[in-house]
Amino acid sequence: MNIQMEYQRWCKLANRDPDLPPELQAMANDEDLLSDAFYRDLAFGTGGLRGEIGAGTNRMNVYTVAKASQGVANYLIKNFAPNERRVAISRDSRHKSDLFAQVVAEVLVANGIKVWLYREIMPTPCLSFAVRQLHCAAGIMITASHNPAQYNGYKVYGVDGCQITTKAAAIILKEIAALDIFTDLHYCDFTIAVQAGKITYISEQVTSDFITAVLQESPLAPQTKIDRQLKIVYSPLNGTGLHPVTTVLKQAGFTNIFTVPEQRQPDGDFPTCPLPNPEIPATMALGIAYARQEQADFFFANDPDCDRVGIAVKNKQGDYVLLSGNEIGLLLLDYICSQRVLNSTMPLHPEVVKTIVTTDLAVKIAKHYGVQVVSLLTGFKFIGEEIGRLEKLGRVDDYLFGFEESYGYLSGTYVRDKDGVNASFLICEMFVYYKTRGISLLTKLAQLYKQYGYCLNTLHSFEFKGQTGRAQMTKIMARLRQSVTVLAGQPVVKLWDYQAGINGLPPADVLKFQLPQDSSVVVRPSGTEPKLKLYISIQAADQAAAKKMEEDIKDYFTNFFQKES
Ligand SMILES: O=P(O)(O)OC[C@H]1O[C@H](O)[C@H](O)[C@@H](O)[C@@H]1O
Repeated sequence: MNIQMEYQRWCKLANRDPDLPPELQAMANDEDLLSDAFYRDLAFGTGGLRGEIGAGTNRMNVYTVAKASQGVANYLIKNFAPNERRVAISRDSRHKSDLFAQVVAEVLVANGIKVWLYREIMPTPCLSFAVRQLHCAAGIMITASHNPAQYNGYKVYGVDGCQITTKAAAIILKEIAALDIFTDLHYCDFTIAVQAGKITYISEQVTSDFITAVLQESPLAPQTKIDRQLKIVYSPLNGTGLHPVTTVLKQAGFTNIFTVPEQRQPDGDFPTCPLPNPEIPATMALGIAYARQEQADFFFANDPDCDRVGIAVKNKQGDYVLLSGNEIGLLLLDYICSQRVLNSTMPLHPEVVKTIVTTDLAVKIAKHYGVQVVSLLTGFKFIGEEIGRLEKLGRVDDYLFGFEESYGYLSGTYVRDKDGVNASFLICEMFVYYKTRGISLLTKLAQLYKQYGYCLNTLHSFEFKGQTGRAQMTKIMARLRQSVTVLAGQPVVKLWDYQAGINGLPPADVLKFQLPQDSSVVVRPSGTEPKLKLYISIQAADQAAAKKMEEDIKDYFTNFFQKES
């Protein structure tokens, strides 16, 4: 693409959003900015399209959103009969989410596609639910999930309510790539389309059916004694979680939920935290301060589109400890399995699904309960796809639980993506279940480590922004493939290169360095952010030994990345 020519075309034609012309003007004398905004089209990554909001082909704006929607429309026209062409749309609280959702609807309707739109902002899992409930051919969610405030994104769901996976994404991407962003897109008038019944608002009934489905996920026997009056502090981090999460908890009988006031209402600036990601300690700080003030032992938060959950638990010294996504997943896995065994509700051939970068300690816990573990590539869409596979085999009830280290969990099959509402409910229930028995979640975790062996799992991210950053990441991955045989004094027992397609998985740019004693290191470029991700998993005699080895390995890679970039 000729960057200057494309830029000039945008200056002449991009006027559908009044914010665009001044943004284009501002980059006229900034070569780096201009090149980054125009050097490529936004790519479909782990979570669909994701990018900074702004003018340009490599940004999220009304044109890139409309172009993606025209591509989706063309795909639907080729693959579905006219009466099957229905699409559900939702969005989170981010800047321009409302506008982008409207543009998606305008383009789809102009292509003869019926649109179901949530009237209010709604979590990603609710979109997955609506696709299934309303028998749609696809779903579109406007969100950049947990990314910083300047980002937005576009997730595409298939007829099964699962995010489209590699094959469908490639077909849709081809449709999108074939389009000219100004001349090939069709639009209609939003208000007229609503009046004509071509855009219909999704009814309250769909949301209440979702709530009912979530509530059915409790693995507890009805007579189990638990104290639902225990105080819990909650934050939707200025996103979509408030209504569904508090409604579920209220209907489940929880009476003492305190919501962080500053983070209650939707706000695309996410003004109280650096970025709205419950993985980040600074993001959890305000909620923890309220937990301390309110004398609550437990705090949890969702990300803006409410598909993730992070938690903090008070320890014996009165400090609040943040648990990792792996730790929360292990606790939930053990909780669900133990309750299912206790209540004789364990399916005949139970299956747990995780990703290859999620802790292998799950395998040991699952084995204890006779549960099979399936490990897939990063992205909850692959877990959703696995549920679909089980469904086709008539085994959908064998799906017990799916989780990722990146704070995503799902215990049911009523949606096909990670569900922060479902996870919030189960985590709160698990917290009060143990607390009622005098056990804190930290004690429970320590018990699991004692029983199955200690395992330290950490994740480190290294930012590589823009065009240069992408090239640096490619170079680093190539160098890693060639040169690493010893890691911080540890011999690499085996190098798994997922680019070759291991264990029947689709090829992926992922390297796993197998170290002695079941320890391992995985390196991969993120599919959602301009980052290289380093996952370290150390099984050692004790915490101190694991920590030391983890630090050495982290230092090794930090130096390697610096040297090679
Ligand atoms: O590591 P990344 O490619 O950035 O993906 C990190 C996470 O991003 C999103 O939240 C996806 O829904 C997850 O399934 C994925 O694990």
